[in-house]
Amino acid sequence: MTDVDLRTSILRHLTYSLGSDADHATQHDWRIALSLAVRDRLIENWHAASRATRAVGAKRVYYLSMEFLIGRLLEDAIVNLRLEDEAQQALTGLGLDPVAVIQDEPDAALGNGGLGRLAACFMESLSTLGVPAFGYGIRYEHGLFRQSFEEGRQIETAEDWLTQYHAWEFERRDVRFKMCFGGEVVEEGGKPVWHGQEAVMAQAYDTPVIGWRGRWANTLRLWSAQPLHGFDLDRFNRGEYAAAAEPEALARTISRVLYPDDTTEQGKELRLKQEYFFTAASLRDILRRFEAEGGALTDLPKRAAIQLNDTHPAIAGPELVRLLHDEREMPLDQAIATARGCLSYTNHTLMPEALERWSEDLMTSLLPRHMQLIERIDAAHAAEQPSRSVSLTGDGEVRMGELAFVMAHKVNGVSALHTDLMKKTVFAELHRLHPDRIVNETNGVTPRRWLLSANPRLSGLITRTIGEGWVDDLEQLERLEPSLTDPAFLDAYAAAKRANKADLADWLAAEHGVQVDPDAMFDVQIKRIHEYKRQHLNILEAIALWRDIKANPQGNWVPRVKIFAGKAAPGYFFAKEIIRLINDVAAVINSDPETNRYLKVIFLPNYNVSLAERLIPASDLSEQISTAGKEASGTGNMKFALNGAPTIGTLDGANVEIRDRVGARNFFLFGMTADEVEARRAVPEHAAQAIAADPRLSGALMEISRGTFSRRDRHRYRGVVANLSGADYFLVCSDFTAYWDAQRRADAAFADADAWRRMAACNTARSGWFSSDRTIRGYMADIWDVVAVRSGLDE
Ligand SMILES: CCc1ccc([C@H](C)CC(=O)N[C@@H]2O[C@H](CO)[C@@H](O)[C@H](O)[C@H]2O)cc1
Repeated sequence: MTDVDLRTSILRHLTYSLGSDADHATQHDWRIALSLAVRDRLIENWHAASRATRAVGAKRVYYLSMEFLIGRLLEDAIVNLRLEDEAQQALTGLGLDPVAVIQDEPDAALGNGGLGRLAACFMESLSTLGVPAFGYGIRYEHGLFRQSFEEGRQIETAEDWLTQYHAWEFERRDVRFKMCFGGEVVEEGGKPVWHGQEAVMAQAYDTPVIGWRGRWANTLRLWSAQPLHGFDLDRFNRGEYAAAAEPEALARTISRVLYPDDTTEQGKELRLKQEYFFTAASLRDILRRFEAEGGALTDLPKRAAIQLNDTHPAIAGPELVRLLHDEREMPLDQAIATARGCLSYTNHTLMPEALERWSEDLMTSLLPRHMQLIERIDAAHAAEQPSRSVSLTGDGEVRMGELAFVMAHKVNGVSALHTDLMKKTVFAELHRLHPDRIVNETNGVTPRRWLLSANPRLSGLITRTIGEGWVDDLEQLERLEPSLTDPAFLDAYAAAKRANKADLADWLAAEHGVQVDPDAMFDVQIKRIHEYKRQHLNILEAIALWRDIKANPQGNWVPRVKIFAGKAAPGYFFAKEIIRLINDVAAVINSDPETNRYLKVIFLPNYNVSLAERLIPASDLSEQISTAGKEASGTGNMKFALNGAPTIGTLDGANVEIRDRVGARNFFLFGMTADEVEARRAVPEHAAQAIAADPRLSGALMEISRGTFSRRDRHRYRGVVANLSGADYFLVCSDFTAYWDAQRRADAAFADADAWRRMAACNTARSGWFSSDRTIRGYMADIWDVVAVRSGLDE
């Protein structure tokens, strides 16, 4: 550890690292100086961790993911290094506003949603548990687009986090690999040899991932695409300025931007190039490290557990076989077995349109040797399974889910229901052939970021009540159980929530000019916009509630603020219509003097990790209302429960396990189960039937149709209304009445402050199992067969 106090360290970096002086320093300068000062305090443990790993020859986890939705890093490091008080004093002592300094940092938005954020939570838990691990991904120049609204419509603009100095990464000039694409495979000396036609350099950038108490730190290694050859001076001198810069521009395209789709694969060549680029560079790096540390190649599975975060890195199967068989002469069947011994695959969605299928033509033109190896792997699998009816290819496509499954020794789902559905649907045949391969690892979230850091008021109360052990042993929260009948504790619990809500109300007024009553129920739905997540069911209920309040303004209505946030994939037209509808409804309802003291609707722009950290601690009701069978797990649902926001939700994904643990009385359940959904979908006119049976639903739809929210433009939402009253694939109408009734139950519960605070506190006390530490311990035991290592610096 450095020997000077944080204040001195900050001033030193301001002067000597930034060349700035205290009198003229900008907030940005101070934030960077603080970041460097904090960074100094984790480097040694970072190095000690990799030294300790090498010393004991420990098996490492390699987490391959196209996305890491990290958010901000400075506050996470300060909290994990327990420097909050020292940082607070240093900054206030220097006349700075600590909150403003922290918020100066842009989010690292290198992900779309659940999958990317899970990867970030997992990396933090791996470090907290002291498990040697590398995260591998892409250093996108532009993360997930910035969202703004124009007349209620989503507008996307490029995100540019790297236009400013990034204090948390180190360029590793010595870690670069040449990656090839295209070309052909020729027989040389009786062996197939791939000659790539196009090549780029993969350059590594390392970010330390610190764990709780700073005892251990792992590495997130992100690859940046760079040209093989630098600037073309000859061309420049010939005045061909653009052409001179072209090779660089072309190479950098591969790591230029994150694809903003989170459920529909676009089949774009550049996307496959991105997937191969980072996967192949990561496998080269893994083999380089293994061979540097020595050992027989067939022992690689004893030293490397390679996790594929969905099918996006599934090309790892054929690529590892190529590296072992083509480049290291391992017999093909042995290479396949050795690769399978290392690889395991997590499935995060059952949505057919999200399951990647690359055209064989594209695969053959971009990765000709891999297409050959995929056929060899398919043939080898066929040989093992005479009765099989599964093929890795078909209709001219390569099925990446099947490829990942066949090349993995373990495959997991992300909630009990999802894993069960995987066995019954998308992987039914493969499950029959390999009955022990699928396991469940229900998702989790890191309590450091999502409770300790995001909700200091509640964390302080918990620590004062049961001590601090909960931070890295979250199931200790159940020790709060006795306090659930202690009025003093419940008062303090409710006071913490009320203060968080007051802060949010102030921020909403200051940043968005919206006035809300902090005593109203804050009813929050924040996640990507998608039909299966049913944000349109939520806004339909809001319209019906508004109509009821207008019909009976003297009724004893429970004041409610409905808060929405979330991005739609730019090409997802229907999702964008939902966003526009919610904004249009908000405009009318919020300016309605008869009702706006009882109901407000707010759609906050540019949802990201930092906004989630601001909203979740100030939420009362957690909206988890997806069509049952569609949400693989959800992780926001866990964050809300931990922060004392009971769930209104369906029996979908991890909602099922949340309800089991917090108790049915502390969960507002509604709607069809996954089986009932299948049955209902088969009923002709199921939507029309539901509409006819519920006047509130038909009334709400009629309100939209007659243009109430679109300045009398009756056509604006004709598509939305037609879909809902027609196909309604996600059964919004059929679940509406049950949803309405559940919302009224929530109103009744919220009106009874004592009952509500006990329900909220129950959710916190009984959600400890949803820590990503518990999830990682599951992967360690069921899939990776790895153990934690002590760095010796952590005593
Ligand atoms: C090819 C385009 C694409 C990109 C991302 C994805 C992800 C798998 C979508 C995703 O984020 N899935 C979410 O993963 C979370 C973590 O396991 C789950 O909690 C969510 O239920 C699931 O929707 C699918 C398709």
